[in-house]
Amino acid sequence: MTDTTPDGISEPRDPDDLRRRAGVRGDPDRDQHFLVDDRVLDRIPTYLPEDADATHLLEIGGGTGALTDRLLRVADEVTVVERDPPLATFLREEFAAEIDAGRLRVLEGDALEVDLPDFSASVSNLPYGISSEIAFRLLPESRPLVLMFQREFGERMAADPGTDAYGRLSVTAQHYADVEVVETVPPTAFDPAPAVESAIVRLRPREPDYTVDDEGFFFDFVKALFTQRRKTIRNGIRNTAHISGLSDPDAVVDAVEERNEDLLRARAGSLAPEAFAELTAIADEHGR
Ligand SMILES: C[S@@+](CC[C@H](N)C(=O)[O-])C[C@H]1O[C@@H](n2cnc3c(N)ncnc32)[C@H](O)[C@@H]1O
Repeated sequence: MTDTTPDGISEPRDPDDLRRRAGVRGDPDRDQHFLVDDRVLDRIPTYLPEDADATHLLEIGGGTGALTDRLLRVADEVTVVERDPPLATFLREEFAAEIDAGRLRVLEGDALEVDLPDFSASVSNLPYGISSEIAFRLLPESRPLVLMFQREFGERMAADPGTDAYGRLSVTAQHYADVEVVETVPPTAFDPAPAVESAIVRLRPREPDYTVDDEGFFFDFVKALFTQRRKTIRNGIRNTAHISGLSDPDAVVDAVEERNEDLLRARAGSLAPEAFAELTAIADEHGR
């Protein structure tokens, strides 16, 4: 099924040929936007960090296998998850040789529910309907990730404090990893074309440079404070106890006032993640 150059190196499978052989058009209602731009497909695996372990790559949403083919060229082993039964069947047929060689496994099912293998990194053009859930399923695994998202979502993940895009998503994603948008991709790179631009995002796992004792509370508190992003932290703490779960928000305000009064005058949109961690520690001690 692959073309071979004169020096014997096989060319990557052509995305249009793959779609023709699969006999599918792509259904946007099922999050099916296939990448058809060879240059983008060729670049995606190169965004893995140089020191990334590519022995076992995980791909979420295999589609007709255009990216799967590229991943097999850089990995020892690939596991691809695909929910659509006809597409999973096509992948098994198209890549029968790679499956027989033990280099590819096709997991048919919902990526939010299947048991994921112990992967060394993930490279995926994600189904946008599950971007957030799948990102936060993968991030705690502490593996390098190269993921295609809707552009706005990717930019929010990577945003710095003080910018319009900075919010709860930035703080929670950057809790796990350094996040950067490495390429924006126009709708024309896909067929069918999505309504919006896309972005390829690289996430390098690392420990945060602060500690939180209770991650669940940290995330709830950050979520609560960003519902009032234009209010001062003083008002944010007081107004959002129903979201953060604080039983005594006034005691938290008093304790923050004693330790670091500037924090009370700040607004959520300008606070760095470590400032949220400091607030969380005080809230944990005085207001729960
Ligand atoms: C944006 S397409 C990408 C396809 C292919 N990797 C490419 O780049 O052309 C996303 C793929 O994810 C599949 N998909 C949608 N929801 C899914 C889910 N919950 N779990 C696993 N796969 C899913 C779709 O059927 C589709 O093939």
